[in-house]
Amino acid sequence: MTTAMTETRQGGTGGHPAVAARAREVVKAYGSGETRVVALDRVDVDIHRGRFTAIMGPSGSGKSTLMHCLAGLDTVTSGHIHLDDTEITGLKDKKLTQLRRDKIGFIFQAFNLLPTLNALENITLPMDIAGRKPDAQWLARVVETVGLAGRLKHRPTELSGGQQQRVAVARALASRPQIIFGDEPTGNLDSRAGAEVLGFLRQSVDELGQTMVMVTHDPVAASYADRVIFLADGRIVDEMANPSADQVLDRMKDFDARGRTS
Ligand SMILES: Nc1ncnc2c1ncn2[C@@H]1O[C@H](COP(=O)(O)OP(=O)(O)OP(=O)(O)O)[C@@H](O)[C@H]1O
Repeated sequence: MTTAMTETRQGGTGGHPAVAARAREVVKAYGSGETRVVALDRVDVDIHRGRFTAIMGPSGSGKSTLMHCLAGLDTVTSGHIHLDDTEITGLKDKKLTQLRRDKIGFIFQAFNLLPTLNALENITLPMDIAGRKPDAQWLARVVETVGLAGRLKHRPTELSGGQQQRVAVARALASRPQIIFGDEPTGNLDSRAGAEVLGFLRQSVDELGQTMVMVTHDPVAASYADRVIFLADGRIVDEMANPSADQVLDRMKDFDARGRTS
């Protein structure tokens, strides 16, 4: 069994550990027989509420699979995933879709903005679809935090890549989801724009109390996180608190030098 369950902070009420998402004994296998690939091999992990967690590891180690399983975008072969108090493994499609819509935010490498809508319309689109009214005060704060106040009327083509990703970050934050998952959210950006977006993700954790989980290949991106979880061959093999980019880089070089053992 591989484990990344460190001491969690206690929540404000009832002494519950501040865990936003929890995986227990999660196995994800693709295919069968000789072509069977075990992408996740009995993974246990607690994602801490109000913290920024990065998931790293060599290519093919299971990072995206773990994120997709935690976010209910993919089913598990066995094991259990809880988001907050809700076990999502075994939920019917409709319930799962509803839960994803109401409780989870996503930021992908491709910004996925609609070209015909302006920045503000893109930000509020998921809530419009869900028939929910945005909280005006919160929305103003989010827009302010990601530095888009002067750009709300612009369409995506009138924005830089960094600004487009800031719109995607604001869109994920706007509905105050319990947790936001990012899959290489700065993968398409140059280092300056990437640093800006990572700064906003960091700020949204520090100032808005957001819970953030990010898959990344980039040690500099991981250094913005409070904690890095390292995967190798579908197992959690290490973790690091308050990492520096150099520490993460050294750990990644270790994978290359010593093979994929902890
Ligand atoms: N749909 C699928 N069908 C079969 N095998 C899959 C599928 N998705 C992922 N895999 C396999 O599962 C393993 C983990 O894949 P995953 O994409 O989670 O890795 P990763 O760490 O995110 O990789 P990368 O850094 O290259 O994106 C790999 O061996 C991959 O080939």
